[in-house]
Amino acid sequence: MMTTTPLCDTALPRERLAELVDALVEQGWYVGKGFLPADLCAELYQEVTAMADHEALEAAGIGRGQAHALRRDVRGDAIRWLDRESRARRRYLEAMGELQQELNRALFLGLFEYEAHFAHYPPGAFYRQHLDSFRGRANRVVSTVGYLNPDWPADGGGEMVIFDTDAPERELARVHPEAGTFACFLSESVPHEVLATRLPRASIAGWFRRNASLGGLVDPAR
Ligand SMILES: O=C(O)CCC(=O)C(=O)O
Ligand SMILES: [Fe+2]
Repeated sequence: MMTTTPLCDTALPRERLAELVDALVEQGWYVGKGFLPADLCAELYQEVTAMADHEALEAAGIGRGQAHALRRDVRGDAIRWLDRESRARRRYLEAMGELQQELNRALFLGLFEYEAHFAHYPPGAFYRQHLDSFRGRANRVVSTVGYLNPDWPADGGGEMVIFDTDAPERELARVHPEAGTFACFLSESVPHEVLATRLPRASIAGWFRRNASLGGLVDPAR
Protein backbone atom coordinates (compact mmCIF):
# COMPACT_ATOMS: atom_id res chain seq x y z
CA MET A 1 0.00 0.00 0.00
CA MET A 2 1.19 3.50 -0.74
CA THR A 3 1.82 5.76 2.21
CA THR A 4 1.43 9.47 1.86
CA THR A 5 4.06 11.73 3.34
CA PRO A 6 2.47 14.38 5.50
CA LEU A 7 2.74 17.84 3.96
CA CYS A 8 4.73 18.97 6.95
CA ASP A 9 5.66 17.98 10.44
CA THR A 10 4.67 21.26 12.05
CA ALA A 11 1.42 20.20 13.68
CA LEU A 12 0.80 22.69 16.44
CA PRO A 13 -0.07 20.81 19.63
CA ARG A 14 -3.84 20.65 20.14
CA GLU A 15 -3.67 21.69 23.78
CA ARG A 16 -1.68 24.80 22.93
CA LEU A 17 -4.21 25.73 20.23
CA ALA A 18 -7.02 25.31 22.76
CA GLU A 19 -5.14 27.49 25.25
CA LEU A 20 -4.73 30.17 22.57
CA VAL A 21 -8.42 30.13 21.62
CA ASP A 22 -9.47 30.42 25.28
CA ALA A 23 -7.18 33.40 25.86
CA LEU A 24 -8.41 35.16 22.72
CA VAL A 25 -12.01 34.77 23.90
CA GLU A 26 -11.31 35.82 27.47
CA GLN A 27 -8.88 38.70 27.01
CA GLY A 28 -8.38 39.28 23.30
CA TRP A 29 -4.72 38.26 23.32
CA TYR A 30 -2.45 35.31 23.89
CA VAL A 31 1.27 34.82 24.47
CA GLY A 32 2.78 31.33 24.52
CA LYS A 33 6.40 30.43 25.17
CA GLY A 34 7.76 27.41 23.30
CA PHE A 35 4.70 27.48 21.05
CA LEU A 36 6.66 27.20 17.77
CA PRO A 37 9.02 24.28 17.09
CA ALA A 38 12.65 25.19 17.91
CA ASP A 39 14.09 23.74 14.69
CA LEU A 40 11.62 25.71 12.60
CA CYS A 41 12.53 28.96 14.39
CA ALA A 42 16.24 28.24 13.88
CA GLU A 43 15.78 27.79 10.11
CA LEU A 44 13.65 30.91 9.78
CA TYR A 45 16.12 32.89 11.88
CA GLN A 46 18.93 31.90 9.50
CA GLU A 47 16.86 32.95 6.51
CA VAL A 48 15.93 36.38 7.81
CA THR A 49 19.45 37.02 9.09
CA ALA A 50 20.85 36.18 5.64
CA MET A 51 18.29 38.54 4.06
CA ALA A 52 19.33 41.33 6.43
CA ASP A 53 23.01 40.68 5.63
CA HIS A 54 22.33 40.81 1.89
CA GLU A 55 20.08 43.83 2.00
CA ALA A 56 17.17 41.73 0.76
CA LEU A 57 14.75 43.47 3.14
CA GLU A 58 12.92 46.72 2.58
CA ALA A 59 12.14 49.51 5.01
CA ALA A 60 8.67 49.01 6.46
CA GLY A 61 6.06 51.71 6.14
CA ILE A 62 2.63 52.41 7.58
CA GLY A 63 -0.75 52.46 5.83
CA ARG A 64 -1.88 50.62 2.73
CA GLY A 65 -2.07 51.39 -0.94
CA GLN A 66 -1.69 55.09 -1.71
CA ALA A 67 -1.59 56.00 1.96
CA HIS A 68 1.59 53.97 2.43
CA ALA A 69 4.40 56.06 3.93
CA LEU A 70 7.82 55.53 5.43
CA ARG A 71 7.89 56.83 8.99
CA ARG A 72 11.12 56.05 10.81
CA ASP A 73 9.76 57.97 13.80
CA VAL A 74 6.95 55.39 14.00
CA ARG A 75 8.61 52.12 12.99
CA GLY A 76 12.18 51.19 12.19
CA ASP A 77 12.01 47.59 11.03
CA ALA A 78 12.82 46.17 7.61
CA ILE A 79 10.56 43.52 6.13
CA ARG A 80 10.07 40.92 3.43
CA TRP A 81 6.71 39.34 2.68
CA LEU A 82 6.67 35.60 3.21
CA ASP A 83 6.52 33.47 0.11
CA ARG A 84 6.57 29.67 -0.07
CA GLU A 85 10.09 29.43 -1.48
CA SER A 86 11.70 27.48 1.35
CA ARG A 87 10.71 24.46 3.38
CA ALA A 88 10.77 26.53 6.59
CA ARG A 89 8.46 29.20 5.17
CA ARG A 90 6.04 26.56 3.92
CA ARG A 91 6.07 24.92 7.34
CA TYR A 92 5.35 28.21 9.06
CA LEU A 93 2.47 28.99 6.69
CA GLU A 94 1.17 25.45 7.13
CA ALA A 95 1.11 25.95 10.90
CA MET A 96 -0.76 29.23 10.46
CA GLY A 97 -3.24 27.37 8.26
CA GLU A 98 -3.91 25.00 11.15
CA LEU A 99 -4.41 27.95 13.45
CA GLN A 100 -6.78 29.58 10.94
CA GLN A 101 -8.89 26.42 10.79
CA GLU A 102 -9.04 26.22 14.56
CA LEU A 103 -10.01 29.89 14.93
CA ASN A 104 -12.75 29.50 12.33
CA ARG A 105 -14.00 26.27 13.88
CA ALA A 106 -14.05 27.52 17.46
CA LEU A 107 -14.88 31.20 17.01
CA PHE A 108 -16.66 31.39 13.64
CA LEU A 109 -14.34 34.19 12.60
CA GLY A 110 -14.63 33.55 8.87
CA LEU A 111 -10.94 34.16 8.32
CA PHE A 112 -10.06 33.49 4.72
CA GLU A 113 -6.55 34.67 4.14
CA TYR A 114 -3.21 34.99 5.89
CA GLU A 115 -0.44 37.41 5.03
CA ALA A 116 2.87 37.61 6.86
CA HIS A 117 6.29 39.19 6.64
CA PHE A 118 9.69 38.65 8.12
CA ALA A 119 10.64 41.65 10.23
CA HIS A 120 14.14 42.65 11.21
CA TYR A 121 14.68 45.44 13.75
CA PRO A 122 18.26 46.74 13.80
CA PRO A 123 19.63 48.01 17.14
CA GLY A 124 17.75 51.14 18.20
CA ALA A 125 14.64 50.33 16.15
CA PHE A 126 11.14 50.34 17.66
CA TYR A 127 7.50 50.42 16.60
CA ARG A 128 5.33 52.95 18.40
CA GLN A 129 1.98 52.01 19.90
CA HIS A 130 -0.59 51.12 17.25
CA LEU A 131 -3.49 48.88 16.23
CA ASP A 132 -2.96 46.52 13.30
CA SER A 133 -6.26 47.09 11.57
CA PHE A 134 -6.41 50.19 9.46
CA ARG A 135 -9.13 52.62 10.36
CA GLY A 136 -12.46 52.15 8.63
CA ARG A 137 -11.53 48.76 7.25
CA ALA A 138 -12.14 45.60 9.17
CA ASN A 139 -9.54 43.82 7.10
CA ARG A 140 -7.08 42.42 9.58
CA VAL A 141 -8.91 40.44 12.22
CA VAL A 142 -6.31 38.44 14.12
CA SER A 143 -2.61 39.36 14.39
CA THR A 144 0.19 36.88 14.97
CA VAL A 145 3.85 37.33 15.86
CA GLY A 146 6.36 34.50 15.91
CA TYR A 147 9.71 35.33 17.49
CA LEU A 148 12.94 33.92 16.09
CA ASN A 149 15.96 35.11 18.13
CA PRO A 150 17.64 32.33 20.09
CA ASP A 151 18.80 33.23 23.63
CA TRP A 152 17.36 36.71 23.94
CA PRO A 153 19.07 38.34 26.96
CA ALA A 154 16.99 39.90 29.74
CA ASP A 155 18.48 43.32 28.92
CA GLY A 156 18.09 42.98 25.14
CA GLY A 157 15.12 45.35 24.96
CA GLY A 158 12.77 44.89 22.01
CA GLU A 159 9.86 43.66 24.11
CA MET A 160 6.40 43.84 22.65
CA VAL A 161 4.13 45.62 25.11
CA ILE A 162 0.42 44.82 25.10
CA PHE A 163 -1.94 47.54 26.37
CA ASP A 164 -5.49 47.61 27.64
CA THR A 165 -8.11 48.16 24.94
CA ASP A 166 -10.08 50.62 27.07
CA ALA A 167 -7.09 52.33 28.68
CA PRO A 168 -4.26 52.27 26.11
CA GLU A 169 -1.81 53.78 28.61
CA ARG A 170 -2.23 50.73 30.85
CA GLU A 171 0.37 48.03 30.22
CA LEU A 172 -0.89 44.45 30.46
CA ALA A 173 2.07 42.35 29.34
CA ARG A 174 5.64 42.50 28.06
CA VAL A 175 6.73 39.85 25.60
CA HIS A 176 10.41 38.94 25.32
CA PRO A 177 11.18 38.31 21.65
CA GLU A 178 12.62 34.86 22.28
CA ALA A 179 12.61 32.08 19.68
CA GLY A 180 9.55 29.84 20.02
CA THR A 181 7.35 32.46 21.66
CA PHE A 182 4.16 33.18 19.75
CA ALA A 183 1.77 36.08 20.29
CA CYS A 184 -1.74 36.34 18.87
CA PHE A 185 -4.31 39.09 19.40
CA LEU A 186 -7.37 40.83 17.97
CA SER A 187 -6.06 43.28 15.38
CA GLU A 188 -8.74 45.92 15.83
CA SER A 189 -8.72 46.23 19.58
CA VAL A 190 -5.36 45.42 21.13
CA PRO A 191 -2.93 48.36 21.21
CA HIS A 192 0.69 47.23 21.25
CA GLU A 193 4.18 48.55 20.68
CA VAL A 194 7.73 47.31 20.20
CA LEU A 195 10.22 48.88 22.60
CA ALA A 196 13.61 49.95 21.23
CA THR A 197 15.77 46.90 20.76
CA ARG A 198 19.43 46.74 21.73
CA LEU A 199 20.19 43.76 19.49
CA PRO A 200 19.09 42.82 15.97
CA ARG A 201 15.59 41.40 16.47
CA ALA A 202 13.91 38.94 14.12
CA SER A 203 10.28 37.90 13.91
CA ILE A 204 7.43 37.02 11.57
CA ALA A 205 4.40 39.28 11.87
CA GLY A 206 1.23 38.04 10.20
CA TRP A 207 -2.48 38.72 9.93
CA PHE A 208 -5.58 36.70 9.28
CA ARG A 209 -7.94 38.69 7.14
CA ARG A 210 -11.58 38.76 6.23
CA ASN A 211 -12.50 40.05 2.84
CA ALA A 212 -13.41 43.68 3.24
CA SER A 213 -14.62 45.66 0.30
CA LEU A 214 -16.00 49.03 1.25
CA GLY A 215 -17.53 51.64 -0.98
CA GLY A 216 -16.78 49.53 -4.04
CA LEU A 217 -13.07 49.42 -3.20
CA VAL A 218 -11.63 45.99 -2.92
CA ASP A 219 -9.26 46.12 -0.02
CA PRO A 220 -5.73 45.60 -1.30
CA ALA A 221 -3.69 42.89 0.37
CA ARG A 222 -0.63 44.32 2.17
O1 LIG B 1 7.28 42.31 16.41
C1 LIG B 1 6.40 42.52 17.24
O2 LIG B 1 6.53 42.17 18.41
C2 LIG B 1 5.16 43.26 16.84
C3 LIG B 1 5.24 43.86 15.47
C4 LIG B 1 4.01 44.66 15.11
O3 LIG B 1 3.32 45.15 15.95
C5 LIG B 1 3.62 44.80 13.69
O4 LIG B 1 4.40 44.46 12.79
O5 LIG B 1 2.49 45.28 13.46
FE1 LIG C 1 1.43 45.59 15.18
